[in-house]
Amino acid sequence: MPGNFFLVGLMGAGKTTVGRALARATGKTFYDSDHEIEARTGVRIPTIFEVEGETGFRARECAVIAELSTMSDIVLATGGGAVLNPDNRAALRRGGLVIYLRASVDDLYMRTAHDKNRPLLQTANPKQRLAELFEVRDPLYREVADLVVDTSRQTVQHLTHQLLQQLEQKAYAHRQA
Ligand SMILES: Nc1ncnc2c1ncn2[C@@H]1O[C@H](COP(=O)(O)OP(=O)(O)OP(=O)(O)O)[C@@H](O)[C@H]1O
Ligand SMILES: O=C(O)C1=C[C@@H](O)[C@@H](O)[C@H](O)C1
Ligand SMILES: [Mg+2]
Repeated sequence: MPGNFFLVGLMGAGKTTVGRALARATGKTFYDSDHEIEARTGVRIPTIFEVEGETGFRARECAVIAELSTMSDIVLATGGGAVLNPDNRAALRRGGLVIYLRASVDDLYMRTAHDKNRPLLQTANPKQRLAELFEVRDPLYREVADLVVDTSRQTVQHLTHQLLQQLEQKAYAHRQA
């Protein structure tokens, strides 16, 4: 299958995990905008938030997405907040097929509860925060997505298999059109 696949969704949706598996299965190169920012700055994301604030992090994220979205034959796991910026949404829509990995707030909470590397969830009530983020962002993920995949109660292996089938169907329909 030619082209780029861009994964969007909230923290814990599985963008990094499923993205890696999808890249392996399709032979595409895997990128993760969060990892790219960490590699370029040499520090972890919480440190960027501490030193430059969320605004500084978002500027770095925008630059990385502008660059990666013009590459060829990649799978890109985007940061959970990338869709907040209209320039990022336009770049993703322009550069490839966008897949929204959707999960319930309960599942997102379970998958992120053990991890201290997400500054926006370092609050007294991270589940409430996830619910608020879901409210604001779900419409944006839907706006930008070509494909919406429900990840609740599904293994990474099953999700990858299902995604591959749907992507092949889409590619086939496109060839027939
Ligand atoms: N479908 C799934 N079922 C169960 N656990 C999952 C599933 N998808 C991901 N996970 C687990 O949830 C955790 C978070 O996944 P991952 O880091 O891939 O999310 P993410 O969408 O990249 O989040 P972020 O936006 O914060 O980078 C990981 O421990 C991963 O193994
Ligand atoms: O949802 C968000 O806004 C974020 C998600 C992570 O992927 C990181 O990009 C960062 O922690 C911010
Ligand atoms: Mg990730």
